[in-house]
Amino acid sequence: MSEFIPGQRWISNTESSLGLGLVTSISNRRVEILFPAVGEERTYADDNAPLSRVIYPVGEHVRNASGLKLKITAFQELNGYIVYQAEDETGELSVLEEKDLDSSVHFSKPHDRLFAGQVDKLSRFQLRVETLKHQFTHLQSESYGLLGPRVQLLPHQLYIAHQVARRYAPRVLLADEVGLGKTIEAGLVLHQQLVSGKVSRALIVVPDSLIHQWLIEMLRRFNLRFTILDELRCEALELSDEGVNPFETAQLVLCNLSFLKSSPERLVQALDAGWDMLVVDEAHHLVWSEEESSPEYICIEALAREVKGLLLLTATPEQLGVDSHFARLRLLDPDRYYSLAQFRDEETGYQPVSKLVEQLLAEDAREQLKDAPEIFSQLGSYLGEEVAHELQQELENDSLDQAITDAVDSLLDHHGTGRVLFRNTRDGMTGFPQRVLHSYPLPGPDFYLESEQQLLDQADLEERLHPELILADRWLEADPRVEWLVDWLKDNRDLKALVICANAATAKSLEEHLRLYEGVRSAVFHEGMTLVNRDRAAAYFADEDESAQVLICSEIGSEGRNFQFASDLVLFDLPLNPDLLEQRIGRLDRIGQRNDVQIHVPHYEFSAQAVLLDWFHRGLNCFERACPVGQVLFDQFLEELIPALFEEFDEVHVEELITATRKEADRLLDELQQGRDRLLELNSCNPAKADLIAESMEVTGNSIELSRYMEKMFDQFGVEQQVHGSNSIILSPGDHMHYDSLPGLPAEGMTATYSRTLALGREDMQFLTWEHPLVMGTMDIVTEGDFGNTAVCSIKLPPLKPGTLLLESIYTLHCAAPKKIQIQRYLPQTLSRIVVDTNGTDLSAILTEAHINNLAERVGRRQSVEIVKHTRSEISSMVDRVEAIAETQLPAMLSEAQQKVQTLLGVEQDRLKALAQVNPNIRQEEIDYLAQTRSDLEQYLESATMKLDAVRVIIAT
Ligand SMILES: Nc1ncnc2c1ncn2[C@@H]1O[C@H](COP(=O)(O)OP(=O)(O)OP(=O)(O)O)[C@@H](O)[C@H]1O
Repeated sequence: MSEFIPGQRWISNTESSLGLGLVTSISNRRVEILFPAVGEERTYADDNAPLSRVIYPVGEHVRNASGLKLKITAFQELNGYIVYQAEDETGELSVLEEKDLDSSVHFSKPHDRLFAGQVDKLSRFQLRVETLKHQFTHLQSESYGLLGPRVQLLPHQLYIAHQVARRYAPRVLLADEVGLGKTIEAGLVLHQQLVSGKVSRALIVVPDSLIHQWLIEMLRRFNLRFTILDELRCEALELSDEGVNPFETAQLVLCNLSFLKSSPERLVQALDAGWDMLVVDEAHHLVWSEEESSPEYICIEALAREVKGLLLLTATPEQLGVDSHFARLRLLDPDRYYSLAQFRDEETGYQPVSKLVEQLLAEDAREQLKDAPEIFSQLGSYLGEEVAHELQQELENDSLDQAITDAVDSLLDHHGTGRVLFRNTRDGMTGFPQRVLHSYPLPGPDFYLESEQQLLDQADLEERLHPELILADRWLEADPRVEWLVDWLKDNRDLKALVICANAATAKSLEEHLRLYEGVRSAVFHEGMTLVNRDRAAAYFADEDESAQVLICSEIGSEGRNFQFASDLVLFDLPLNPDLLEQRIGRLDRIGQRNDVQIHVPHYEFSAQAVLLDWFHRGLNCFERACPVGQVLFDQFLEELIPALFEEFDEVHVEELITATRKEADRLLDELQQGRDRLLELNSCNPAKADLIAESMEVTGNSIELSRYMEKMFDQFGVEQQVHGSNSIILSPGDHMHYDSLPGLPAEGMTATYSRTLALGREDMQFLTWEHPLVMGTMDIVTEGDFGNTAVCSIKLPPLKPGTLLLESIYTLHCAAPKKIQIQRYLPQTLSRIVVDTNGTDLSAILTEAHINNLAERVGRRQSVEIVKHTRSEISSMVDRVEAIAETQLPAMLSEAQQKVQTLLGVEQDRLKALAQVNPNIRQEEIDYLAQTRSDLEQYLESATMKLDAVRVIIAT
């Protein structure tokens, strides 16, 4: 290393962003360097400072401290200090001392860095190239944006996420049956849209009781950190920053619907905050009729008009009738769903399409098609004569199966409802546990039946279904369900039970009784409690060690919450509405439930509860299976059901009602299966495609490849890595970290795993995937900065004479475009590698990357700098040569990119246009967006250039 002299200019090898350093003092074997461009100072030991001397050669263009552009014409060294002679643009000569050079230079081009003596380690160069390749593969993969979440790869969810996430500003209703993972589906879509830059601001609106569950689910599973806004938090924000719109203080906001609904000013602020995506959970609360909209509906309708992307979640889309179902679809696309009457008509029109699809999917489709040629004419009426004719041509060919699959896809596309509505049911899936009903008829309290008979006679429906209301203060002693529950809990101490009853007061006093008088470990969960206390109760119930045996919930606990770690559900009373019953059962019958769900219903014999239980069980069969037509049957039979709940137990009447209900249920289920629901089911998950997506995720998500790669990255970045368990590691910032902090790596370190299986069970561990912030962040540091973009190595390769100089260059197709347009998806191959010798001969094909990597030997830093210094002019001409070669590659690469745009977008655009003619679910906005994106992409591509990303000087020995 040269000696330091005050005034000399040096550059840091590890922190080149500091710009040009100026030696300010040397004392006690230490050198002080000021970096004027950033106003920072560094002190180094003078014998091993990570610095390179900067001396500009004649001909170089520089700037002086006042920014004047000058060209070096000569220089002189005075005791180690350089004085340049320079010429300005008018040709006037002046003296430029090196201390007066512009300090804000940044040697961004790899060869500039190389000439400034900044030679990186060989391993860094290799890692840079590897990183570019990984980034490229990941960006182009089908599963981009879906890999990172800590979720099981469940085909029905992946399919929906894949279908929806690729769209521009998706607006859909996610209506899977209770507990099949709508939250997860919404999270997957959101995560994909955020990662790809299509969305940067999102608002989630949920019922009060689900705020924390969403907060935690988004953080633990998706690494998405939401900010909860409520009145208190908004006021605090406004206090600290007057005039601020609290909704603009965070990118990801979670709030509850009642908060927005009850405050017009807050709603206005939310409307003004410019969201890209709105997610509304439990959307069946948004009640609407042609005559009147509920305040909740009005609130979400206003937001839905403002925000481009909209995900509505409900397990029971038709709980409040067809009108309300229509109302939610109307939120998604008001132009499409403008007439309720027309919507009703459409609903009946799905049957013939569904029948046709069924025939095509039948195992003996070939025979059916041969025997019933009218199928072709039907197909022709839906998809056009040409398609029908083509299928007919295939009848004798092996390719018939594929042609049928294509025809079914087109039918679903053209005439299904799937673009806006997704619904998966348990019936369409395997592996779900059974639900088993245990009914406990109990003799009613004596005075309830006899001495105070008039109490019962006067009781309204509410009281009949919740007899504790009739018993009033005496209920805990008198109600046989209480005694039954106490006994059951005592007999089954090793079981956890979730008890649901309708009223908060009942839940409260029942829990108090169990805890204080019966010594049962219990917790309560009702709407009168604060959110924190509700979460605390749920956590006490969930705890593996010191936990409550029983959690008593009012109806509020029956929505959205996850209690699948328990398998016993006690329905202390029954809700009148079968969809509410399904919500209750869905707390346990959810993904993740490992055992059969045991549903216990204690009730008074010969009472309204007994009749309702019987009607639900034998009429609707909705305890042991989810009943998709429950709501319709409820509407249809309500008028007969209510008197049956009032009359003295009239067995004949009840039996008739149950028989009629059963008959109608069978008919409706059959109809649904042949009509819209069958189409919906097919639309909501195409198992073959879903499996392909899952497979692609297995391949791109390869954890062995990632862990090997990250091991090298951690090494280079100075992150310490210790083995923790067989599949987990502890990562912590090391003493020699090259950056003060790395994204996604907390100062105190973290435990992490690459294994999805382990990550699912151990939420305390970070799940490292190609989409984890630490992985993506460090990759960005590498590719966006100059990490490893220069190297010098030697190789021994007999045909090459010792001393032969080669230059290996890495080019990327560079195209500046906004992230959301995802231009990388269309670029053909982002890496081009060109190797030349000093004669300019292109040796890229002979000296492959693997070849050089195998033979490459490290050259020490000092020697590397010397080599570069002495061969600067040869390297310069080789750089000119590779630039010229790269230039010739540009047109072919561009045309490949343009072709890809045409294939991916052009085809999709044509498809949507054709679809829009027959399927009104296609929004014009989507077609316009595709056209706009396509023309934007073509325009950006025109300005694409080949960018020299890294160079490696190779010297033969
Ligand atoms: N892919 C998955 N991997 C791991 N856990 C999952 C997955 N999908 C769903 N779960 C778990 O299953 C449970 C049900 O999922 P979720 O809450 O998303 O269902 P839902 O359809 O929204 O239910 P509800 O209708 O009750 O609102 C949750 O505990 C969730 O964490």
